Amino acid sequence: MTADVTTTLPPVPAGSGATGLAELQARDITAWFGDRKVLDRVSLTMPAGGITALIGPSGCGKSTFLRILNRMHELVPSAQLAGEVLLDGEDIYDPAKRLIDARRSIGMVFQKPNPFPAMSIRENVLAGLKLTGTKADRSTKDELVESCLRKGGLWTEVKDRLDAPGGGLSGGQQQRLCIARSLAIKPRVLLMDEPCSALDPTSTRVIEETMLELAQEVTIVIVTHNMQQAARVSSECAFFLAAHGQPGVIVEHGETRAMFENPQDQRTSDYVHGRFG
Ligand SMILES: Nc1ncnc2c1ncn2[C@@H]1O[C@H](COP(=O)(O)OP(=O)(O)OP(=O)(O)O)[C@@H](O)[C@H]1O
Repeated sequence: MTADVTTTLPPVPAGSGATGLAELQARDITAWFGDRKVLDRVSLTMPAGGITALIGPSGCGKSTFLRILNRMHELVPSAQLAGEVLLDGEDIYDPAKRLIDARRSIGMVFQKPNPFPAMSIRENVLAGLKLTGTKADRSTKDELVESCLRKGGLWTEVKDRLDAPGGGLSGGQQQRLCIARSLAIKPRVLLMDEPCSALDPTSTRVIEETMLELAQEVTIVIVTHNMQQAARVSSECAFFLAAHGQPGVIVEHGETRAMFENPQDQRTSDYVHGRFG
C-alpha cells in the first residue's frame, strides 16, 4: 500500500502574526472589461478580523471588485486591471508572486453552493489540499476534516456520514460544506459573493452565525444585497454606486452602524433605507 504521507500541512505564511489575521487593502483599483471601465480608482481597507460588507445596486462592480481581491478577474480574457491589492502590505499582483499563493491565502465562497457533487463530504473538505499540492497523513486529514466542518457549522449534522456524497446535502448544508472546504487550506481572507442568496432564512441565519465565529480567525469580505444581513454581520460597510454609463466607485465606507444610522451621503441613506436599488 502506498502511504500518502510526506509532510505535515505547511506553516501559515510568514508575517501572519500569532493569530494569522490579515488586513487586505485595495489601492486605486480600476477595472475594465474590453474598453469598458467598470471600476474607477476604488480604494478600500478591509481590516484584519473584520467582516466588510460590499453593498450597492446591481451592476456597480461589487463582484468584479471582490474577484480582483483574489486574482480571479484576470481569468476573463478581456479583463484588465490597474492598482494594487495588498495582503498585510504585500502586493498579491507582484509579478514575483505566484497566483496559487494568492488563491490559497484568499479563499472564495460563491453565490451558488458548488461542492463536487459526486465526491464525499470528507473528500470535498480535503479537495483544496490536492489543488495546492499539500500532502498530509490520514490522522492530520481526519483532524482537518473535523475542525473545518466544525468551523463551517456542519460537523454535528454530517459527522456520521462523512463518506456520503456532498451533492446529497441540502443547499444550506452544501454552502457550509463549501465554507469548510475553503477553510481547509487555511486562508487568511475569505471572500463571499452573496453566499446566502440561494438559501432559505434558516440556512441564512446559520451561515451568518458561522461567519461571525469565523471572523475570529479569518478576515471576511462579503457582497450582499440584503441590507439586514449587512447590518447583522458586518463590522464595516462600503457602498458602491455606478452612475448611468459610468464605472463604479465607492460613495461611502465606514463602520456599519454609522453607515446605517448616520450616513454622510444622501445616496447611501437612500440605498440602505431601501429607497432605490
Ligand atoms: N465577464 C464580464 N464581461 C463583460 N462585462 C462584465 C463581466 N462581468 C461583469 N461585467 C460588467 O461589469 C459591470 C459590473 O458587474 P458586477 O457583476 O461586478 O456588478 P455587481 O455590482 O456585482 O452586480 P450584481 O449585484 O448584479 O451582482 C457590469 O456592468 C457588468 O455587466
